[in-house]
Amino acid sequence: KRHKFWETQPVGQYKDVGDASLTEGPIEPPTPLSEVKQEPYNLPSAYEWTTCDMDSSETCDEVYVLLKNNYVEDDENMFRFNYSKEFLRWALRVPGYYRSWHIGVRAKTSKKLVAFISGVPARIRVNEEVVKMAEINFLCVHKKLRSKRLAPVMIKEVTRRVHLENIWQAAYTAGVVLPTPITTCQYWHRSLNPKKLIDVGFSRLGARMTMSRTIKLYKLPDSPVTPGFRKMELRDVPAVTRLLRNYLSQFVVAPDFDENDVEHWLLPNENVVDSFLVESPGNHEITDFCSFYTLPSSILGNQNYSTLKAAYSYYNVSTKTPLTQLMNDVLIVAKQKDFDVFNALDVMHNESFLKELKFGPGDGQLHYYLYNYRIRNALKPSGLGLVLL
Ligand SMILES: COc1cccc(CC(=N)NC(=O)c2cccnc2OC2CCNCC2)c1
Repeated sequence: KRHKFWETQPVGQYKDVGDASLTEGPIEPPTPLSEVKQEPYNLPSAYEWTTCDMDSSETCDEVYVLLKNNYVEDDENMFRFNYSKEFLRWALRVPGYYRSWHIGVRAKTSKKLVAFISGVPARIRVNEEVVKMAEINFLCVHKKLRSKRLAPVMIKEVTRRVHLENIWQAAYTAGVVLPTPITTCQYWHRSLNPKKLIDVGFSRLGARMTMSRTIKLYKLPDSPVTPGFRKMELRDVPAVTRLLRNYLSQFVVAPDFDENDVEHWLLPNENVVDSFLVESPGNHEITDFCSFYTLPSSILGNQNYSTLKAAYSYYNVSTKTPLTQLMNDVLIVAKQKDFDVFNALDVMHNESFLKELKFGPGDGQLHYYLYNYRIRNALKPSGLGLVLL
């Protein structure tokens, strides 16, 4: 499929794949700040740019409602992501964020928010290079304004505003194939509430399986089995940062988290992110860590249920407890917290526990992209240490 817009951008092009002469690093050099376009790109005349101040509960609510009604759906249009307001505030007001990167589009007459795109700053390591990047997310155009070519101009506008802050690279994911993924991940689901998942059509009853047999298959203990397994607390930030930095150093692409980042991204935040660790009962050493974020989905067109409560695997580190046992404890806690399903990508070492813990493969793929940065060797999902929201 031709990518009219993406063929004009500094991203890996299909023709470059396998060209050993191309080195790893930026595709284009930075532009002198004086040469960066100072004024916003032009929108169709009926629309205007707006900066979404997520501190404002009113604006945060507008972004929430736009995404709730118009953001990503699964391939069969049965579910739509329903990020909560507190999740959006967490995802957008990150250490060192720029409010100008929270970009909305309003209809001039009604002032209705009809589109959104966001960027947040992140330090991402690619092999040995730590690169300042923008993580781009939540690109959403109202269903009624699709194919008005708004997305390309919104991508150019967020790129312009990122350039104004002297940042020249970005990271993003998509369910669609664009030029050119750095890797392509499979997603997997572990049923926690199989009856509801089958009722809403997320899962199907297995062949020769009864409902009661299925419920029994996915049953979990009432509480975690690992001694010293507990919720993360503020006092654990230094130790978790050390543990996580060391663990992530083995992957080709991974965030370069410092204590400030760990405090924001991994400290428990109710209904947003949950994190646990294993503290050795003897010497109080923190040997393992696990976390998941909360991303419900609206269930489109089901009489009995309106929301699918889903947990998404985030960052997990095992140095003493076997990863499979650690992740089983995470499933136990997620079930305790009434999640219906636990989702994971086949990134990092996740593949080692997926089958044993009864995850089933999802019906789609998630592609990861870098903007204006070429990676020398193709990456397997197991080489990726970056989880985006
Ligand atoms: C169950 O409700 C859904 C509602 C909308 C889309 C999908 C399928 C899908 N596209 N899933 C994922 O992208 C996915 C599956 C497993 C883990 N992380 C994921 O995506 C994350 C990361 C990228 N941004 C969205 C959330 C499912």
